[in-house]
Amino acid sequence: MSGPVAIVTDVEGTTSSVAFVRDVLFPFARKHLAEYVALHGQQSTVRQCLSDARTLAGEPGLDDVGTVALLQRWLREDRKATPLKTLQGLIWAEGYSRGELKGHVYADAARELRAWHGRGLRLYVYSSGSVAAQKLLFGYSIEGDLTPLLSGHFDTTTGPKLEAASYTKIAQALALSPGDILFLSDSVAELDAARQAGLRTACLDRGEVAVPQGHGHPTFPDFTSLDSFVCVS
Ligand SMILES: CSCCC(=O)C(=O)COP(=O)(O)O
Ligand SMILES: [Mg+2]
Repeated sequence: MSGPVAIVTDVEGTTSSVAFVRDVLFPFARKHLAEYVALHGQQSTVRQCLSDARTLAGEPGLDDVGTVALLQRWLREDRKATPLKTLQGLIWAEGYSRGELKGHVYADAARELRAWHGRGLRLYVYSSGSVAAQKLLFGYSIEGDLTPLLSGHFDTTTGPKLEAASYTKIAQALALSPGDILFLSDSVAELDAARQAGLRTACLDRGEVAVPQGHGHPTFPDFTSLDSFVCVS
C-alpha cells in the first residue's frame, strides 16, 4: 500500500497538550467572556454567537447576561458548540496578540509536520476549536509559525467530530478518496467515525490522558514514532 496523500490532524491531545487547552486556553476564555461580550456585544459576529447559543439551548428569551451564564456552563462542560467555540477564538485572539498566550505544539509534532510538508504531504487540521482559533494556536506557537505548513482547516461548521459524515465531507472538500487520507487523533470515538468513513487512522497516546485499549487503531506515543507508519503505510 502506498502512503497517504494528506494528513488531517486533531489538535488537543494530538499536536498539542490537553493540559494547555484545559488549564490555559479554557480558563482564559472563562475569565474574559463576560468582559468581552460587554465590550463587543454589538458586533455582528458576537450577536450571532449569542443568538445561536440561545437557539441551541432552546431559550430564545435569554438576555445577554443569561446567555453569558449559559456559555460559562458550556465552557465548564467542554461543550463543542459552534457559537461557544467561535467566541473562544475571538477572546483568545486578544490574548495571543497581547502576548499573553502562546500555542502549545509538541516539538515532535512541529518537527514531523515540517518534514511531511517537505515531502509533499498535504496537511490539514480538524478540531472542535474554531478555524480562527486553530490558526492562532499554530501561528503563535512555541515552535514558531506553523501555519505555512497547513493547506486548510476544518471545525464544527463541517460537522461534529464523532460523525462519519463529517469525514466524508472533508474527503470531498480535499477532492481525495477517503483511503488517501490519514486522520490522527487521541480520541477513539473520533478515530472510529473517521474509519467508518473510509479514512486511514492512527491513534496518539501521549500518556497524558487515559486512552482505552483494544480499539484496533494503530497507536503511537508521538509523531516521531508515527513517521515510519506515515511513510510506509
Ligand atoms: C484549536 S483551539 C483549542 C482546542 C479546542 O478549543 C478544543 O475544543 C479541542 O478540540 P479538539 O477537537 O482539538 O480535541
Ligand atoms: Mg483531541
